[in-house]
Amino acid sequence: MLQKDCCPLVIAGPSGSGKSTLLNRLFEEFPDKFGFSVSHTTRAPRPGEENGKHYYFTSKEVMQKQIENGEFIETATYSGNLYGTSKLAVENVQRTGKICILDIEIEGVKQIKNSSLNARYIFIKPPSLEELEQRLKKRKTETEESLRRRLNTAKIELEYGKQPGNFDIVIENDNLGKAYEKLREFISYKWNINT
Ligand SMILES: Nc1ncnc2c1ncn2[C@@H]1O[C@H](COP(=O)(O)OP(=O)(O)OP(=O)(O)O)[C@@H](O)[C@H]1O
Repeated sequence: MLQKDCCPLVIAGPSGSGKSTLLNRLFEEFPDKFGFSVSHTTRAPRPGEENGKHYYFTSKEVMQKQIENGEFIETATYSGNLYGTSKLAVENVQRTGKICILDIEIEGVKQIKNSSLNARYIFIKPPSLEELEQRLKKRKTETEESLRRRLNTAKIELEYGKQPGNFDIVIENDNLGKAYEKLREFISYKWNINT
C-alpha cells in the first residue's frame, strides 16, 4: 500500500481534453480523499472561477519575483501566460492528509519529474483534434486566436503523451462516463482506495 502523502497525482492533457470535468467528478465522489493543488496563473479568470479555489490569479511581475525566490515547484508559459505550482499549494493539501492532485501543463510535468515529488502521472487524451476543437468552441472560453494556440500546443502535447514511459496511464476521453470509470479504477488501485 502506498503512503497517502507520498504520491501526488499529476493529471495532464491538452486544453479541452476534459481534465477539469473528470476531476470535478472525482472531488464530488470523494470529497474527503483528494485535495486540489491550486495553481497560480497570470491569465484572466473565466466566468465562475474563484481566486484561491480554481487558481490564484496573479500578475506577471509578482509571480516572476516569487519564482526567483524559489517558491515554485514548477512553472510553465502557456498561451502567453505564466502558470505554476507553489510549494505551499502542495503542502497545504498534504497537511490535510488528502491525496494531492495537480492539473498541470506538459512543461510542468517534466519539471515535476525532476523534483522530489514522487508522483503518479495520468494523461487525458481527446478522441481526435477535431473533437477537441469542437469541445473548446462549445465551452465558449476561447477567442479565435487562443483556440488556434491551444490546438497547436495540443499537437505537441499529444506527441509527448504517447511516448512510452511518460505517463502511468493514458485515458481517452471519448465517452465521459467510461473515461471517468478508468480514472477511478486506476486511482483506487494505485492508492488502495475502496470504491
Ligand atoms: N467526454 C466528453 N464528451 C463531450 N464533451 C466533453 C467530454 N469531456 C469534457 N467535455 C467538455 O469539453 C470541454 C472541455 O473540458 P474541460 O474544461 O474539462 O477541459 P480541460 O482539459 O480541463 O481544459 P483546460 O486545460 O483548458 O482547463 C468542457 O466544455 C466539457 O464539458
